[in-house]
Amino acid sequence: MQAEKEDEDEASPEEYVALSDFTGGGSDQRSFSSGDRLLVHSKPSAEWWWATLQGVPGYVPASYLRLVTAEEEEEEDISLEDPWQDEEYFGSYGTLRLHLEMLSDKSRTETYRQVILSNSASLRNKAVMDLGCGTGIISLFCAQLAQPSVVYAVEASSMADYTRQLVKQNGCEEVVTVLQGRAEEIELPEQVDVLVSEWMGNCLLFEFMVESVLQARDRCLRDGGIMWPSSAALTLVPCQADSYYTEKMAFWERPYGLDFTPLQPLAQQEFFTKPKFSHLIEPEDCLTAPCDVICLDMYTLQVRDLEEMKGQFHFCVEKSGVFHGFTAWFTVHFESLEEGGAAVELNTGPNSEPTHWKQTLFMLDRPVSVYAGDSISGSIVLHRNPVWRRHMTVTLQWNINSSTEDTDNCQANLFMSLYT
Ligand SMILES: NC(=[NH2+])NCCC[C@H]1O[C@@H](n2cnc3c(N)ncnc32)[C@H](O)[C@@H]1O
Repeated sequence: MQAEKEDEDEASPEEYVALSDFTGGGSDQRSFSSGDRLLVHSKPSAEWWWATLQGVPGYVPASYLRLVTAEEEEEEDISLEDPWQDEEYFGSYGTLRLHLEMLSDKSRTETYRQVILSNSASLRNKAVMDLGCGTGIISLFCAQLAQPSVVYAVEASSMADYTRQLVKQNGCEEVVTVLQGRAEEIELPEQVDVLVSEWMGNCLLFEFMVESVLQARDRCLRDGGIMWPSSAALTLVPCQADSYYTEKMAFWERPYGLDFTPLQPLAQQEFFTKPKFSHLIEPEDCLTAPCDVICLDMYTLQVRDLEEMKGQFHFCVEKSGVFHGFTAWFTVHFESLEEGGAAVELNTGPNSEPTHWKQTLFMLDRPVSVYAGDSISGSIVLHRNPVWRRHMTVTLQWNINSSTEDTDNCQANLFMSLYT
């Protein structure tokens, strides 16, 4: 949600340099080009700052900017850290915490097991690549439940050393070959028939591991080979989030009999200007039927498509309630290796078994009452961060067309731009 412009603070503005182009989405945003020098006057939120470029003011995304240090002033050389933050990223996967979380997610892990099991006959003598194998669980399922000719288990983090031990420990070293390295750089001895990976992040795309999968598809998958998942969809629904709203906003009304409401603008900034990951929405919180707003075909999707993905939506309010925000989740499908065979689905939405991804909640600045018969229509744009390549901005714009209000078209042109 756009941070409200605050009074210019007295401190003199700081000079920042733009690390990439930015095209403003809302009228109060300031576009700029890579290398531009901006003066930052205030920082109303961590994500959006108030700045001027050549004297023209507007909101700018903080993550696109870097403070100009005295040395850089001289060197005129703005060096970029690793835009993929790989050290931190693969470092986190070198420990057990995340692998334990993923392996403990029965819905996720059993789905991949089901995919292997239901395709075991067709996997006979096939070459498989398990991209980002982690502890190797999918590769071990392949070796245990089917008879592929080989499984190349590719893992960039230091976990690969342990994965080799697990493969040996479970008597699968004849079939499974663990290769440590980034999938984009690994040279496989042969093209594979099946590329399987568990690459999905929050809001489907966060981490952008999907880019690695697409590059591996183009380098390592033979023509006619199978992608697992074969397709993916991001789903959205307008929802109530009363307990979260109460916890973060209503709380300030009467804590211990005192009036703390002057803190509510701060609460809105701090809690409602970025998505809430690992939110668990109840089916009854949905105000309308959900809608798949972005659909990805893993055979045709191109890396360049990931820069900006757009979706439209039109929700019909089925029951009156309070519209606190939007909730997003994803579904992936695994097509059968057999002609006409049934696909396997992993749905991370509120009507399925909860997963470690749970759902993602985007809160409005302030809740809006909606009534049966109203409609909420608009668009969502996932804009990949041009600097930090594992991050994206989610921009939601919508109108509420109310059938009950006296004005036949109460517009609430709202704009929410949130960084994941
Ligand atoms: N579903 C997710 N969001 N993350 C779950 C899979 C992540 C696993 O893939 C590994 N991994 C991620 N990217 C790569 C890559 N390009 N090459 C090799 N391993 C990778 C990473 O080290 C971790 O073990």
